Amino acid sequence: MNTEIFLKMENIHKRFGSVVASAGATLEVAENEIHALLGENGAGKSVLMNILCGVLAPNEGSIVFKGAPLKLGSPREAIQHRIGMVHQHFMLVHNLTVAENYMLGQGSPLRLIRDRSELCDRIRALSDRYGLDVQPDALLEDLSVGQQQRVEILKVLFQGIDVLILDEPTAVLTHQETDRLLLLLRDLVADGKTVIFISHKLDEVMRVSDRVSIMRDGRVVRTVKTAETSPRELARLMVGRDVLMELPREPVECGQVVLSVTGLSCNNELERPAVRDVSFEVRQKEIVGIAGVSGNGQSELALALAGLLPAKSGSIKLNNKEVTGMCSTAVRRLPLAHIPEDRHKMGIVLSLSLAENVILHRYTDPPFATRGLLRFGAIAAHTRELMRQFQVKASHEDVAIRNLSGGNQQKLVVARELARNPDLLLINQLTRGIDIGAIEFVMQEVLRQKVAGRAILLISTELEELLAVCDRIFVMFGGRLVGELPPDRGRLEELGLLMAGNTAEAARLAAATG
Ligand SMILES: Nc1ncnc2c1ncn2[C@@H]1O[C@H](COP(=O)(O)OP(=O)(O)OP(=O)(O)O)[C@@H](O)[C@H]1O
Repeated sequence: MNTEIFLKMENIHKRFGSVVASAGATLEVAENEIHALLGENGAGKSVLMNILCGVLAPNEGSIVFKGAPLKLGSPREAIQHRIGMVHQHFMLVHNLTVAENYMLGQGSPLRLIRDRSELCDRIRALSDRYGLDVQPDALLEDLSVGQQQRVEILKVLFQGIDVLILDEPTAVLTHQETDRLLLLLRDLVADGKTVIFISHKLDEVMRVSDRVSIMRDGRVVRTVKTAETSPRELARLMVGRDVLMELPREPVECGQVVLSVTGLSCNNELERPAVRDVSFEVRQKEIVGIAGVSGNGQSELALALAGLLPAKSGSIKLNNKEVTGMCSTAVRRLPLAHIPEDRHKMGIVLSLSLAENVILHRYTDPPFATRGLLRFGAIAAHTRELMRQFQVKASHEDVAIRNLSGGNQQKLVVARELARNPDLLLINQLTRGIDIGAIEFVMQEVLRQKVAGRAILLISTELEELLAVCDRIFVMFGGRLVGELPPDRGRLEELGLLMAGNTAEAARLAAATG
């Protein structure tokens, strides 16, 4: 019997100043398995994996790989040992082609790969082997997020790895792209590779992994076989209590119209039509959802409503007042809060502290400023209160927000925007990157905001999120609103057909089921 340890990280400690990210984590991964890593935001998953791929050096602890001690000084050394990682934020250069990206960091590309066409042939061959559909001459900036991810995965495979680590790979993928990725992970394992992936999505973990390790407070607290566990047990192991999968909702009477959108059309950044003749209303005490596969105009709709993308035609009214054409600074003064889809591009400034990010749009408002002077005490107290309520894990309100885990950054953005007490809450992807316990809390908060009288527009690619809180759900396809449904699980099939643009079949199904 071969008793050689394949991969073991033992008693790993990692500190950043006073912050303990790894507190003696021990993780054992078997050869040729898909091993999922779960845990609350800030539990230390990314840090542990960054140690395994040579990005971070541990303060203490050891790694054994294929029976021998492994000491890594850089990601390049990890690749030499056949361990590679695909990070949450891709490390690709957008204005280069796929092949050019693959040449980067390979030393002298001309010497390594003398013939460019040979490189392209090798990329094509590997892409065909795994059905990845990666074209070596494609420009990165022309590719969808899902395609870019396949380029990134292929790049790591191209370097000849045995262990592939993925950090929340499905967070930004459509459902179809997710299905495709999960199949790919299985193919890789069939081909002799070992996969470790970080996820917050329990259904995916249950579908694809062989074993699951759960991290809490910088340690691995349990490793279980997927076939012997359940989503409920995993949630409990992660959060330390039962998580409500269904939220209690009381019926509430809607009030006046807060947001009224009529015949709105706008182009995307490339000046192509993205939102086409969209009309809808959102009332006080109402949560209206917009479902759809990403890339169907939802992002542009959110940007137009936030004053960040000009309308080509149509009108947007807030509290019966025309706001179409207002600049983003003027829109920001309106009673409107915005949780953007991409927190790094729009929600936060990574180099600023938590406190500075909290007052980003309000630094001239009382109580944060009086007579042009910032009131640091009031700012710090407000930030600490938000951190307490939303359990944002950070050592201090003065640390740069870039040092927070992804989920904790998102929680701070959600906390900041909800605290503005707006008339309209515009949310695009509420729960992206946050753990299941925090999702429950954030969704309950949104429901509380509704009962308190807010009008809420919730754009999401997560149907479960929409079904849990919305009063009505519109489906967006090809820039248009193609249907409106109640949040009824019995009509999931119809919802799916509309999301795929199959309106005729959806209408037939609706008629057949009465
Ligand atoms: N460069 C850094 N400087 C200071 N603290 C850091 C740094 N990187 C990570 N941390 C801290 O280490 C802890 C663990 O972070 P990590 O990113 O591993 O969490 P995670 O489990 O991946 O969370 P999430 O699910 O939110 O992505 C967090 O408290 C985070 O703030």
